[in-house]
Amino acid sequence: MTETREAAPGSLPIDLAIETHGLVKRFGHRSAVDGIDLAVPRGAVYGFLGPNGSGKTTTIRVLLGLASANGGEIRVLGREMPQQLASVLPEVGALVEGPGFYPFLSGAANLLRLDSADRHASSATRHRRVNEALDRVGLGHAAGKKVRAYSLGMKQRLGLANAMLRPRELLVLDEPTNGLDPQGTREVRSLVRSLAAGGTTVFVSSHLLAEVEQMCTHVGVMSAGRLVAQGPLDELRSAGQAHVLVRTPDGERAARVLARLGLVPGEAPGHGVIQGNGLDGIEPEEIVAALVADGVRVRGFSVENATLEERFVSLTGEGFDVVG
Ligand SMILES: Nc1ncnc2c1ncn2[C@@H]1O[C@H](COP(=O)(O)OP(=O)(O)OP(=O)(O)O)[C@@H](O)[C@H]1O
Repeated sequence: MTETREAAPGSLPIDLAIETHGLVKRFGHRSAVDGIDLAVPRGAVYGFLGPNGSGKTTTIRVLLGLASANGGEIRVLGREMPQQLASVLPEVGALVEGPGFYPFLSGAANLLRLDSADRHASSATRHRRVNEALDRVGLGHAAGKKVRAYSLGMKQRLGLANAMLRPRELLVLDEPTNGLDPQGTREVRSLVRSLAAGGTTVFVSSHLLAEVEQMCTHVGVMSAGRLVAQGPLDELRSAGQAHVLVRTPDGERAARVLARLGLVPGEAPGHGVIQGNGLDGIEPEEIVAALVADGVRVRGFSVENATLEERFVSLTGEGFDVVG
């Protein structure tokens, strides 16, 4: 399942906040990003999911103009990148590798400095916006504390607050929950959801499947520099191949019937249970009828959908960290 700019006939084209075609980034002879076509609809919370080293950070750096691409096209908020970088960046808030904070200044003083370096930011509202951003990320109590006394999680939140100093069309967050404790992680997730509810498109990378499931509407799955799946999370969930489980004392005979119907034997999940994968186009009742017709004593029969995790493992050939 992939999503392209072409919508169904008769419907409007999908309005994309980020769009790439054949994006390539090489380091030496190695492609860290190998020809990816991203399509991030406006208003989505798009989870950019992939194991460590799959190319997420490199893609984000190229999208934001922090590194140059070796090939392909990029449009951010409808404008060509990097040509339109100067007009696009003021509308994009980013958290990538944490901005360089001054350790001997307080969190609030750091944000005031960064905001005053932004020529699009209003100085009249600066103090109010800094305080609001600190409150939103749960750092209001530590606003006056020096950053050198901040924990890693607090620095991460300060980076988020910096990305949110002004209303943005698009937020790009690279692993925003890295270094946060479970409470901080929950807060960031709910913050992302509330930003999206306010109309901001959020592009957020993660190596945690559960995290993406909890906060995202869309997902793109990276594996070794390639985008192996992309689209609404619900579609990806339902695209997993279903399998059947047959509980029977006549295992060999049941396996023969399933094979005859074109199902592929799976690893038996328990004694007396036969698994058949690849249910495409075969109705469950046909399978039961065929089993019974061949004299298989069917004591239990069920159709199981692949979990999202199984789907990802089959797409990437790798396991994912399931919980954060
Ligand atoms: N500056 C660089 N020079 C050489 N190789 C690099 C550079 N930056 C990244 N790479 C390589 O590119 C590949 C993709 O790295 P990248 O950091 O984009 O992955 P990632 O999915 O963001 O993983 P992580 O979550 O660990 O950062 C890796 O093999 C990495 O070693």
